[in-house]
Amino acid sequence: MISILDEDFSQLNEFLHRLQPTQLLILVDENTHEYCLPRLLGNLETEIPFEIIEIEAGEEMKTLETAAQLWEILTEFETDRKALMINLGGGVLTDLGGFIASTYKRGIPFINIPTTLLGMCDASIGGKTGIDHQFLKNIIGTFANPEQIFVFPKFLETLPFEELRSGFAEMLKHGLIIDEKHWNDLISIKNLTPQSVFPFIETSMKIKQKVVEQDFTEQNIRKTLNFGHTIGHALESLFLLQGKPIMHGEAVALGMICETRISMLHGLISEETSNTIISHLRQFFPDIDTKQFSVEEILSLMRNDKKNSHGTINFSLLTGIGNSAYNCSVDAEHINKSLHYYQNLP
Ligand SMILES: NC(=O)c1ccc[n+]([C@@H]2O[C@H](COP(=O)([O-])OP(=O)(O)OC[C@H]3O[C@@H](n4cnc5c(N)ncnc54)[C@H](O)[C@@H]3O)[C@@H](O)[C@H]2O)c1
Ligand SMILES: O=C(O)C(=O)C[C@@H](O)[C@H](O)[C@H](O)COP(=O)(O)O
Ligand SMILES: [Zn+2]
Repeated sequence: MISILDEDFSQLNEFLHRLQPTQLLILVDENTHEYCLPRLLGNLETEIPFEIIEIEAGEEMKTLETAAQLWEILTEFETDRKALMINLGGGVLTDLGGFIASTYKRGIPFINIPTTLLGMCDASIGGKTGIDHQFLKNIIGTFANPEQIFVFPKFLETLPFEELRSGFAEMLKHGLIIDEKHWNDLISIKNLTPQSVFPFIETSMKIKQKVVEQDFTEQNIRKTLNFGHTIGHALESLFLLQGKPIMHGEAVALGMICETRISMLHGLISEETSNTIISHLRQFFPDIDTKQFSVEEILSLMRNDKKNSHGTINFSLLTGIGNSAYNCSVDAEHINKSLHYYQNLP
């Protein structure tokens, strides 16, 4: 269940009162500790003992090393199965925290309180938890739903613009794959701010929730939520490997441009539609220099994409604005062409 709330923490307090966990484990990163935790603690009305666990911020923390440290901390706290983990942060935090909670003692309950736009519209919903390994994105993980998701859009007030834009990429993706009106609403935004995006958060959350309800373990339609991610994840991994991470949403925007072009190369959309989509995406997202990576390097990461089967690289592609298909096998030539196209955009 998802609740979108203003400054009203009563639903969260009532939830804690009902659940009566033995202990609260509040997972934060350095930024959500500073910007979000005071608001949460200032509004919590509970006698339940709590511990605050802080990690450094960033994708580099979504690793087995951090996971091992967190499992160790829980054993030091003698955390039992009736404790509740509260993930207060963006997608890195909720992916990692959900993974820890779903594996520690074979699973303890957790809730997500997303504090980034990306977290609110995407990462906190749908139960994909995980960590990166050998620079492969989310390669180890579980499907595990939080008990509840509490969304306080006011947390966006302290979010840097680039992070807001990163979350906006996933919202645009929701429009492109499923809902033309949502796409049109989003591209009409002239000045991206928490206020301008606020009216559209709920639609994005609902789109994601509806897809996930139909296909929790990603056997079919959920794959459409991965549009932009086959190429996006490969490049995100390569930048991470270089020690120069790019934001997930930036990588997805780049991936969506290439994969829109592939949709056209496959005859699924017209060149005109492809150009329209790409020019809107480029209006929001600056181009990223990918010339430093060889196609072979990119392809080798894509060969580990979770949507693949029987040795083929499977993409989710667009069949129109607001329509998509999954399990589209794409060969190296088309992937290469799309990357070349991106690298040579005027
Ligand atoms: N599980 C899923 O379904 C899913 C969906 C999309 C993305 N993801 C994952 O989510 C991650 C990206 O998430 P993200 O973009 O939220 O990154 P993030 O969690 O790293 O947050 C981005 C930055 O914003 C800071 N921050 C968070 N809230 C803040 C606030 N209110 N004010 C100021 N600073 C704040 C963080 O400390 C961090 O530095 C990636 O690892 C991606 O793979 C998962
Ligand atoms: O929830 C999903 O399903 C998605 O694909 C949403 C994506 O935005 C998200 O980045 C997800 O973590 C990607 O999953 P992965 O299975 O490709 O690692
Ligand atoms: Zn994503």
